[in-house]
Amino acid sequence: MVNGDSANVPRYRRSRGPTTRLRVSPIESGDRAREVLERISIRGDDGRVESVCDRTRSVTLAFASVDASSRAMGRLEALDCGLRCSWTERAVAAGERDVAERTMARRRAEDLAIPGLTLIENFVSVDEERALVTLARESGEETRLARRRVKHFGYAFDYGTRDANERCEAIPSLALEILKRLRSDMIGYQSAIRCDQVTVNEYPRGTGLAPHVDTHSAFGETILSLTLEGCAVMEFRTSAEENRALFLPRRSMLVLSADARYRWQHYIPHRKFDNVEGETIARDDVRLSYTFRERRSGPCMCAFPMQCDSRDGAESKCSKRRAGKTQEFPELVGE
Ligand SMILES: O=C(O)CCC(=O)C(=O)O
Ligand SMILES: [Fe+2]
Repeated sequence: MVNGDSANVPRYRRSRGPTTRLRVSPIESGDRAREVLERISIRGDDGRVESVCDRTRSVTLAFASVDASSRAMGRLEALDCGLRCSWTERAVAAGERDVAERTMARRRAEDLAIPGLTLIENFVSVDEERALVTLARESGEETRLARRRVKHFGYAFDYGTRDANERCEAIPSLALEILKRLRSDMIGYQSAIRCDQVTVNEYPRGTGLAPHVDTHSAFGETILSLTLEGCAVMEFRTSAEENRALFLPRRSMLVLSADARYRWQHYIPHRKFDNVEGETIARDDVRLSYTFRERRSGPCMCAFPMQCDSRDGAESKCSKRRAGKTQEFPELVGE
């Protein structure tokens, strides 16, 4: 969903390619807008219209996905009721122009060509999203980092050593239930997904996450991240030159395994607007994520010894970590 600063009402213009927003015109009255909505509403969560914006002679409908807006457009055209519809995108305002220069985020994980990177859209329903957000707000012990708030379940994550050994409040059963729906055909490999540690991050608009690889020695081969309440762009890099970006819509599940988990750093740039396939998307007021991990019992046997703290030199890497001499999680410096 696209939100703007309330003081700065976003403007939209016709888009050349498909987007999540459909402008329908001519609409003479609010009644007519309601009628349109009823006629093109689609069953299923992603078909739901997320927001409606009335203009004098048109109405703009925001859908959860481009696929849903395309299906709605198809239905409206089939009705042949004299209404025209077109896709719209947020017009870039002065001050946001540099967004276009940023790494363009893709909507499909396959387009990043990073082995082991999977994005499953609409992994949870709107009702489950609401329940998980309430659970995260009402349970667990909160830690305030420089710019975001975190809660841990199962085991507390230690930002000094970057592993998790101390037991804490149990993982909410709803969260574990939801994980069970991950099937091997969704993620391309067979091993069962187990999880005994959950971190909930709450990012206010404009806040991101520093580049890091989740500690090899501390966590297992699959890291999962569920995006709730607001979208974000996650970037992946192996060096300053090799940098790719993926749009994470609400209710999507990101799966990091193989190279995506062990070799590529992931991070969320601190910013309010992202370039998503050429469209400027404003981040929502808050994004809440559940990160699911399994604590590792033996040494890490990954194929990336350069990135692995579980191999040669592990002791010196660990002592640097303990002393806080690390580029990872720099938002903690001084806390
Ligand atoms: O917020 C997210 O989706 C990712 C969080 C993350 O990477 C982490 O906690 O290690
Ligand atoms: Fe991470």
